[in-house]
Amino acid sequence: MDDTRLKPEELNDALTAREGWALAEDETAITRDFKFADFREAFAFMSECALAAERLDHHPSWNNVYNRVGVSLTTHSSGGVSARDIEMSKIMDAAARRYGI
Ligand SMILES: C[C@H](O)[C@H](O)[C@H]1CNC2=NC(N)=NC(=O)C2=N1
Repeated sequence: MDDTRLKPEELNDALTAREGWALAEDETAITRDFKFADFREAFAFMSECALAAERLDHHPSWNNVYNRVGVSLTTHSSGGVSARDIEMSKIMDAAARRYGI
């Protein structure tokens, strides 16, 4: 997986039609807020994503308050967003879909 920072046009293409995902104000990360039915589902989602993050060696910066999980993905070595962040965001979307999101 390529850790190179995506060019602005590549990033825009990658984010097009990715519902819920946005570029952080400083353009070094992509973010999404997930809202689940309750804490149990939010934490199950986080557990699933944590295992996927280990497999990919790419870990979200995230926070959880009850049924909400806020996620930020960036690639430290590149100082911005790489294909690895896009890959991780797709894995997180697929996990969320299993909870009807
Ligand atoms: C050494 C290890 O591969 C790196 O520190 C990995 C770990 N997980 C990571 N996760 C994320 N989101 N970005 C990184 O740049 C990153 N780097």
